[in-house]
Amino acid sequence: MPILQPPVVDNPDGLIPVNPMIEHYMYTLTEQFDHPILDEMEAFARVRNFPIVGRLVGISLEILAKMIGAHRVFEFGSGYGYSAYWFGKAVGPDGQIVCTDSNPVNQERAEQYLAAVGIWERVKFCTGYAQDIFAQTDGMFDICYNDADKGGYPDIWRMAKERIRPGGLYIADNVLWRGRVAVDGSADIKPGWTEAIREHNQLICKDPEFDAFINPTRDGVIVARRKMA
Ligand SMILES: C[S@@+](CC[C@H](N)C(=O)[O-])C[C@H]1O[C@@H](n2cnc3c(N)ncnc32)[C@H](O)[C@@H]1O
Repeated sequence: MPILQPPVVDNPDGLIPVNPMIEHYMYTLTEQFDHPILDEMEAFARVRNFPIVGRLVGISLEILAKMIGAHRVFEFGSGYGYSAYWFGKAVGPDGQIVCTDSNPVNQERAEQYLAAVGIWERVKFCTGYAQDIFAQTDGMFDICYNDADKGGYPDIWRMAKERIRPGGLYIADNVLWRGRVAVDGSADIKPGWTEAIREHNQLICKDPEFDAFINPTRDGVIVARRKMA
C-alpha cells in the first residue's frame, strides 16, 4: 500500500465532493490491486504533481469496462498511460486502447510502464490533438474516455457520442471540478473551464440516447451508457 497517511488536500473553498478521510478509507481497501508498476506510476504522479485519475477511479474504469465486455476504448488525454493501465487490464489480449496525448514525452513513459505489465501491445498511442486523432480514427468504440483539457469537453462529448456502440459507455473525469460546478464565482484554473464542464454535464444528462450518472469519487466521474436501439 503506497500511501498509508491521509492525503494533504488543497481545498481552499471547502468544495471537494467527498471527504478526503473517506476517500482515504476507500483507498485502504484497494490492496488487491497493488502492483509494483502501478505503485511506480502513482509515485511519479505524486512527485511531479501530474493529474492522473487515481486508484479509486482507475479501479472503477477497469470494472466498468469488464462489465460491458469492452474491447475497444478511445482515450482523449492519456497522460503517461495511467488510465490506460486500467482499461488495458480489462480489454484482454485482443483488445485495443487508442491513447492520445499532445506531449510526446508522455508516450515514451507510457510505453515503459505499460510494456512492463504486458499491456503495451494492446495500446495504439498517438501523439497530437486528441480531437483530430479521433476524427482520423475509424470505427465504433465500446468506451470513449475523456480526460483532456476541460474547455473542449462539450465538443468531445458531441463527437464521441455518435461513435459509442449501443450499450457502450462515455466516461469523463473531473466533471465536478473540485466543486466549482456547484457554486458561482469560484476562481477557475483557466477561464471558461467551469462553464464548459457545466455545459458538458447538461448535454449528457439531457441526452435522450443516453442514461447517465455522476460518481462523486475524487473529482467526479460521469458515466453515460448509450441506450440499446
Ligand atoms: C488529466 S491528464 C490525463 C491523465 C490520464 N487520463 C490518467 O488518468 O493518467 C490530461 C492529459 O491530456 C493531455 N491533453 C489535454 N488536452 C488534450 C488534447 N485536446 N489533445 C491531446 N492531449 C491533451 C495533457 O497533455 C495531459 O497529459
